[in-house]
Amino acid sequence: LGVRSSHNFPSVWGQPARSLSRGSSRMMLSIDEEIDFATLGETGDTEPVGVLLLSVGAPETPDDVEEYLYNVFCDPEILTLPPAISWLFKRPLAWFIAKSRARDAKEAMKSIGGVSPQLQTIQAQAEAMKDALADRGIDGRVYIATRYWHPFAEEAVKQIVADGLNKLVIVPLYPQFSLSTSGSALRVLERMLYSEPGFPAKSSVVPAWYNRPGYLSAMCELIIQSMRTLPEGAVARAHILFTAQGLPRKYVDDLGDPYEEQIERSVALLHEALSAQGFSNNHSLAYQGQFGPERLRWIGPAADDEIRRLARQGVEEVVMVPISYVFEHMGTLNEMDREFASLARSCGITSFVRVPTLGTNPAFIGALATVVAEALPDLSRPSMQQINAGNPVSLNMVNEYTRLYTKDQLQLVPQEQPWGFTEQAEVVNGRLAMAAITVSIALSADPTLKAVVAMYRAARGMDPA
Ligand SMILES: C=CC1=C(C)c2cc3[nH]c(cc4nc(cc5[nH]c(cc1n2)c(C)c5CCC(=O)O)C(CCC(=O)O)=C4C)c(C)c3C=C
Ligand SMILES: [Fe+2]
Repeated sequence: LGVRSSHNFPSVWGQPARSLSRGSSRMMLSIDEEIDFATLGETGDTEPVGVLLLSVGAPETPDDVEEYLYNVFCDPEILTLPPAISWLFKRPLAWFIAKSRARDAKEAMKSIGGVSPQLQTIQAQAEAMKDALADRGIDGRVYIATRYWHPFAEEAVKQIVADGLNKLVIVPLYPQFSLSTSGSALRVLERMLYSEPGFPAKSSVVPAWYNRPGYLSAMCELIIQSMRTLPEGAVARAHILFTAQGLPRKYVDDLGDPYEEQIERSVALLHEALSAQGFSNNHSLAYQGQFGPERLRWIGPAADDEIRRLARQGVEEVVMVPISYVFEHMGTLNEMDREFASLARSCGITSFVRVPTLGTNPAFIGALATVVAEALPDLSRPSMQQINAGNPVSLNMVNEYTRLYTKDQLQLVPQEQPWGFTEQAEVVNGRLAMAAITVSIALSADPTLKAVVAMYRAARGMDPA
């Protein structure tokens, strides 16, 4: 990279961010620390670097909703069935849930104007990232992959391979890691690492970046801007309600998903940063987006319950801060701006302000570009492909790889085929249904067939009935 650049983060803390962390702080940087980009990459290396931004994606129009939801519920990270029945029931069940949820989701989408802004924002973020990387002396080629809609990972990786890139940094667009979002998308990419010839030989992932100074200071700036829209006397009284996407508790309890802990750390870091700026308001954390009959078995409290609780306590001004999203989508535009805003009004909360998501905020995009720059030294580690090619590695590396790449994870899972939505799939499903009906009618009516079945069953020692 060979470029020396000092990046000045706006100082929102009087102390290094490191001391704000509750647990391991290996990833944290002091806000006052000067980043020396020359030591981050390989000096003199002008090779282009691929940057792959990951997100779950969104249906673009209401017509896409059913197929999108089908893709969501086909994801084993979202809907997990016992392996013995999964192969038979997974797709019909995903299809059934998608069908039954589609009406509400379509309505929600229509209520925000019939289009999701998500992909457009991510495209703008990718463009801005390219420039921010260039500012850091990195020739970055930025790609987008979304888990449940176009562009799928397969499309992005095909393009990366076609562009002949040798280096790739993967950055999920979720500040906090969850198995259900970043984890699911990374699993798909991991399979492609082994199955896709030409997958960049050197790749690295930044699973979470909620604690990066640039991200935190950009969030602080947005929160403070929103607070200042309140009537002057109300600013100090306002309650800051941090909200994050909800998660069924079993992810945390049974699978060790670090999401809840990272969300709590994010809130602690943001509160510290805001306090350092003179905004030490009362605050709390709640989760949104729960659905299904098991609402109580999600991490909590639920945002709507929290709004009611605040109102009962006499809180009149609420500033709601979405901390798990960096782009507007249905959860912000519909659930927060419509449902929560109207609930707050009906409970007697007089001022309800929702902080916008970061989008292409320059400080935030700069922070993401720094995340990429910091990942570059990791790219010099040997990849699995190099190990497979017989190159020597350190013992430490062996331990790491054997821990991360178990036999189970190497299993290749074919891409889901649509079930029940495309024209072709409808034809296949229709034919299968017709065949099933024909066979059952034939079996109950045709004496020849009945005799054949009886003979077959007798030959196999089965009950002739
Ligand atoms: C059990 C199901 C789900 C879990 C767990 C989950 C976690 C999770 N999701 C996001 C962010 C987004 N999810 C989005 C859509 C979406 N997610 C689920 C289910 C789970 N998500 C469904 C069924 C859907 C479809 C839409 C809906 O019915 O709500 C989206 C896109 C929304 C849009 O723009 O339209 C985002 C973004 C996070 C961060 C997360 C982690 C805990
Ligand atoms: Fe989701």
